[in-house]
Amino acid sequence: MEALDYHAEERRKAEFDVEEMKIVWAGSRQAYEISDRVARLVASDPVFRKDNRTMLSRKDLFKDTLRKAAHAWKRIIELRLSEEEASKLRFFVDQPVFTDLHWGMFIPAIKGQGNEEQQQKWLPMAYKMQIIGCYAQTELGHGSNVQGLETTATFDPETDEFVIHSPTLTSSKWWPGGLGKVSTHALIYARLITDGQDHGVHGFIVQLRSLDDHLPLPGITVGDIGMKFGSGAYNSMDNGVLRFDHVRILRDQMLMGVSQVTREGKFMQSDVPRQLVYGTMVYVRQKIVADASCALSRAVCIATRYSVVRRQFGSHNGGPETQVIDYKTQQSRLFPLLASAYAFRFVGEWLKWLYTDVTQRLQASDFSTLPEVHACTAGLKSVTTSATADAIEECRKLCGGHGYLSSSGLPELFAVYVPACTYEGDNVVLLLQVARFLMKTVSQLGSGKKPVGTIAYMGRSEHLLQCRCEVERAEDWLKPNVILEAFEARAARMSVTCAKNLNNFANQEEGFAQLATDLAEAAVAHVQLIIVSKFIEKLQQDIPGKGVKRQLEILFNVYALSLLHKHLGDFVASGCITPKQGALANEQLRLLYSQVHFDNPSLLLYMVLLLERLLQSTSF
Ligand SMILES: CCCCCCCCCC/C=C\C/C=C/C(=O)SCCNC(=O)CCNC(=O)[C@H](O)C(C)(C)COP(=O)(O)OP(=O)(O)OC[C@H]1O[C@@H](n2cnc3c(N)ncnc32)[C@H](O)[C@@H]1OP(=O)(O)O
Ligand SMILES: Cc1cc2nc3c(=O)[nH]c(=O)nc-3n(C[C@H](O)[C@H](O)[C@H](O)COP(=O)(O)OP(=O)(O)OC[C@H]3O[C@@H](n4cnc5c(N)ncnc54)[C@H](O)[C@@H]3O)c2cc1C
Repeated sequence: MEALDYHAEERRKAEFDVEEMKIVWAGSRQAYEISDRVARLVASDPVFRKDNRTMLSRKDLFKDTLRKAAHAWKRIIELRLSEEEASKLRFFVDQPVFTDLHWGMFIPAIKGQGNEEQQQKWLPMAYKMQIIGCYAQTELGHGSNVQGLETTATFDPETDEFVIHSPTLTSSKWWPGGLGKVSTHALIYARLITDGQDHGVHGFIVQLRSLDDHLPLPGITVGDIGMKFGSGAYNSMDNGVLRFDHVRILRDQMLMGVSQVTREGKFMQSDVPRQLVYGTMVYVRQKIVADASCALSRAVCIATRYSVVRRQFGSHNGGPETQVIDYKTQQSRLFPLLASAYAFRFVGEWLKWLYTDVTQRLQASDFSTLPEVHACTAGLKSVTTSATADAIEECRKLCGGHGYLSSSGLPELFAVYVPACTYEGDNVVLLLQVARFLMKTVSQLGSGKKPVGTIAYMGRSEHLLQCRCEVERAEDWLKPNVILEAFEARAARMSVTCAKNLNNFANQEEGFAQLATDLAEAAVAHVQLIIVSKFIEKLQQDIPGKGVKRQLEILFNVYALSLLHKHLGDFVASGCITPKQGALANEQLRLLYSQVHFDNPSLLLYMVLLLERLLQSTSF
């Protein structure tokens, strides 16, 4: 059979309305149409070609990136693209670039932490890209420990200026994207010192390079930190190093939305939580969660198409060999990843809503949901990026030897994606933040304070700590309320056990250090519960299209039961389910795999592209 026939055969098996499924994936018909239109725009424009980038030298790759960034900007202006369209353009151009940091961190930081006057002064220039900014927080010595940053911003009352200085080698800013070559300005994080007193880390806008000749300004040492993991990949970004030698900036270049320094040098803390200084990270973590499903879906799409076309073993009487997609082992490795892509998509949509909600609350001086939003963004960023990075590597293996070729797209996807486990907060460090939030919640359970939102289930902990799962047959595992209760019981029990064990230590900090692994696992259980519960909420919505809801229900069950299988130790050890019930879940999972269908509209096109890319990549 030809590739085209396999294609037709698999399409025939798709028992759902593919067009409607695309709309569910995009979030709305309008979002789907925008995505489709922008995808075509990018695919038909030769400037945006990306088939050669793993073969370019770093210098040529960087030039190519600048060309694409300039061209993208030109198209955004010419076509008057909306913010949503421009963001889709970035997604389809698919090459890390300094503008990600300019639009994604520099501007949001000024919006979130600058006062009205500062926003009026800086944002118009930034929107027109008359200045280009980066987000310079991390230093050579400290990334995770933000309170440990060493760069100083000392107020000089005589001149009404701050003196920005890098006192040690380890205080050198290290990593900021866009800093190495492009940025004219940086949002730097430094210790604020007034009258000899240290007020902790705050944000300051500093000009780095001349707007006339782009040379570094006096007192500034700046450069690129060098090649990173993989060919092509993240090397399109100019991650940089930056040192200050007593650089003077005006007092109003300290972002004054959270705290202020007066003309007299008096430090004043507004009545907003100081954690708002970390607000840009919360914003970007939420974006990263939304992006995880995109990266994952790309990998899963490649591996699925390959698995349909690839045949290996099992030929009888000269007939065709078995499609590798039909092997149960291939299905048990691939389908949970497909299901995860949908799960991350839906939780990403919800997180976007949560972020919008907290932004509105903050504007009305309601800070009550901030700790929960921090825990959700940190936890979901950690769990979705770790799972996605692992999944891309699994997809590479699912494609056998071909997955290792650059032309499969998977090596570069992995190399570009994997730092997401580190940037915007190391994933383990972020899980420990979630654990702190959970321990605080458990400690307040008897206080009369009712847990709400994603921790509402803790309010039912009396029931969840002793409930018994009622599954007797494999099909009982198809009931969403049975799955939900098992995940709630596991999360509640793991948190409560950690909280009890913390009491065995002389002080909380020592307990946290010793129990960090258990705490991180409890955090994962809590975050997986959030993802499962948001998938269930999605399924409770009206979902049109023949067979679409049914297919999503199957994917939900695959997602939840494959997690249950993977973490069976947690579920059984905490007494939420019996080993027998665990075995029944696995039996149900096996049955579900044969119900997963997929559409494969451009399989032939894919094969042709693969061949073209193979020819190019071998012409060195
Ligand atoms: C065209 C548009 C494009 C858009 C694209 C966007 C995508 C762009 C992607 C670009 C790719 C890469 C860019 C990468 C950028 C970076 O990496 S920037 C640097 C990121 N760095 C980090 O994430 C550092 C991680 N560390 C931290 O966040 C904190 O230091 C840490 C949370 C670990 C702090 O720990 P502590 O020292 O214990 O905390 P402390 O500072 O004392 O705070 C205590 C208190 O505050 C709570 N807290 C902490 N963080 C937050 C927060 N963000 N929001 C709210 N509350 C927070 C914490 O839980 C404590 O609470 P408690 O109640 O007192 O326990
Ligand atoms: C591609 C890329 C782009 C980046 N872009 C930017 C940018 O634009 N701007 C910017 O400011 N920064 C940027 N960064 C820096 C990034 O934010 C930091 O690297 C990240 O926050 C991790 O900090 P670290 O490097 O200090 O890791 P470390 O904290 O040194 O981590 C090393 C190890 O220690 C562990 N660890 C650390 N603390 C603890 C703890 N308390 N408990 C248990 N384990 C712990 C970690 O889990 C990890 O395994 C970027 C980084 C990368 C890789």
